Amino acid sequence: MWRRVSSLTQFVSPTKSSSILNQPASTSKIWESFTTQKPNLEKGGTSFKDRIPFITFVLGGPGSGKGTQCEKIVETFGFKHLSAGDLLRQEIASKSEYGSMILNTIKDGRIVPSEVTIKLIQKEMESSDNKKFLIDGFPRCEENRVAFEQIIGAEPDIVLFFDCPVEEMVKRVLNRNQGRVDDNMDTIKKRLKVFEALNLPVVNYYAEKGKLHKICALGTEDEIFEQVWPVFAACKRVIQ
Ligand SMILES: Nc1ncnc2c1ncn2[C@@H]1O[C@H](COP(=O)(O)OP(=O)(O)O)[C@@H](O)[C@H]1O
Ligand SMILES: O=c1ccn([C@@H]2O[C@H](COP(=O)(O)OP(=O)(O)O)[C@@H](O)[C@H]2O)c(=O)[nH]1
Ligand SMILES: [Mg+2]
Repeated sequence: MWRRVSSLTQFVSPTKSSSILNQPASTSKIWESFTTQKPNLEKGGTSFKDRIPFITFVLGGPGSGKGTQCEKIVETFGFKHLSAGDLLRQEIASKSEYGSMILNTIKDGRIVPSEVTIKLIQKEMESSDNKKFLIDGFPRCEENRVAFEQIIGAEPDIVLFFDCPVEEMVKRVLNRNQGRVDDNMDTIKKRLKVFEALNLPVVNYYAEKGKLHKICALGTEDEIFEQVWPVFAACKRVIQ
């Protein structure tokens, strides 16, 4: 039986009052742009909701191997991979209205306001022909989770959690070599604090709902995928 995930090791000092854990309030401007564009879920016909999407949330700390395993899941089971972090980085690159806010938030290891991230995920879901989605790196906090349910009107069918020792996550992130603004020791420490304080409660929420599949994220990529494969192979809606 799944046990609750307790706190991380000594790597993360328990400074829960730290300002990085204070979530940015939704600015009225951002909120306005979302409330004027209501989700396209109630329309009849061929909206993605009519196609009953199969949603998997892929959770785990920074460097735990979420993106790497998502690639293998896509190859084997034909999912559409939506990395929340990649969608946010694309927003920065496209110099969109929220680009500089997103960049500063990522540099600081904090969480981008839910409505911004969910809008990007929603757009990808609605424009995809695929109905099987891997949502990688989201939700990162309870507020993200609740907002997704409210805006998208769906819950995940499966939640994968890549459980990785902190020392291994730090090593992998520092060696990732993708030129990311947040792959440095200072930001990693902040991200680990955010992961423990805000993301682990989401993991525990899904454990209690019986939706969580905990994967030991140590070992080779293939060894880890050996634990992932049976989770999807057992789902009729995935393999049909
Ligand atoms: N099982 C593994 N063993 C060693 N390194 C790995 C493993 N899986 C992924 N990596 C490497 O670790 C880094 C972080 O992996 P990534 O998939 O980007 O993690 P995440 O999306 O959880 O941050 C990448 O450089 C990746 O190549
Ligand atoms: O739903 C999300 C996903 C990502 N991020 C931000 O984007 C960064 C990088 O996320 P990503 O998932 O790419 O990092 P990974 O865990 O894969 O290293 C995070 O630290 C957050 O600052 C966010 O705010 N909301
Ligand atoms: Mg990733």
